[in-house]
Amino acid sequence: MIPFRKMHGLGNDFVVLDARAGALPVTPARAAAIADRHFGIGCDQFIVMEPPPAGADVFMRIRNPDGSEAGACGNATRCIAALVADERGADRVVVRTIAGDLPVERLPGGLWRADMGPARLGWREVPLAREVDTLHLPLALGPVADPAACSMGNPHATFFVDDFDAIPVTEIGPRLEHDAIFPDRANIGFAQVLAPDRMRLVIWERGAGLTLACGSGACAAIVNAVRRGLTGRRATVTMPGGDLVMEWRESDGHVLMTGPVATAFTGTLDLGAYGS
Ligand SMILES: N[C@@H](CCC[C@H](N)C(=O)O)C(=O)O
Repeated sequence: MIPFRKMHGLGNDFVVLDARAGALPVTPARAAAIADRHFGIGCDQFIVMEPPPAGADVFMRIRNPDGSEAGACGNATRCIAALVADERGADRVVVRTIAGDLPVERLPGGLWRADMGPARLGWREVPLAREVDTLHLPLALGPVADPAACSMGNPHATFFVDDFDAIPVTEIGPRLEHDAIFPDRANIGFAQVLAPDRMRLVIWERGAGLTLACGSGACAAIVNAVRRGLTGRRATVTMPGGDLVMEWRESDGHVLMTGPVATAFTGTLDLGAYGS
């Protein structure tokens, strides 16, 4: 039996395994089976903590419920950073993912601020299937059109809409995620700007579907909103699970994300019960 921890950031929930002391036989199929909400524990992402490479405090591997691996997960970054920082009595740790190093610091009030790194704006970086302006993708479906795209270590497209509540997210989200313009698929955000420092956002996540919050999606939304001249560089992003305070820093183009972390419960699981 292997101990696990169920954590979440604004309801974006994770099963977390600790493989720092020794490798665990976690296959994409097992991760998917454990993430299943009916036949497994259930989660939006399956996270494995691996031994810290030089220059970082932990390596975080991220899998979606469909078994695919992701380069970024903003909400899990805060959760894993908080776990490691609490273990060490530290206020600042560096989380490494396959996409890079993410420094995270403890703030008062149970909040954590993650430096999610630079937004990548080139069409090859997103990636897109062909050379197009990432600020205006030639993509439309139903009531939405003309998204902006960027990468936060994972691919995002943000549609800006006037009537947030009229968007049939679960109907158009999967079709947009799989559009041919996204060779690696994409996380699809629908944002309504309410003020220069405030927006609502809902995300259809690649490999996971509709989630209550998506940290990297909030990063992409502020970046794309600023590029479109819709908000200032600091804004509160309200998602169904709650708020993240976002900043796209002018000095270096890094995106800073501030929000809470939570542990829902801990338990043990039998990996062998979830296939091979
Ligand atoms: N929930 C995450 C993003 C998780 C990965 C995403 N579904 C992908 O495949 O890129 C977040 O908080 O950023």
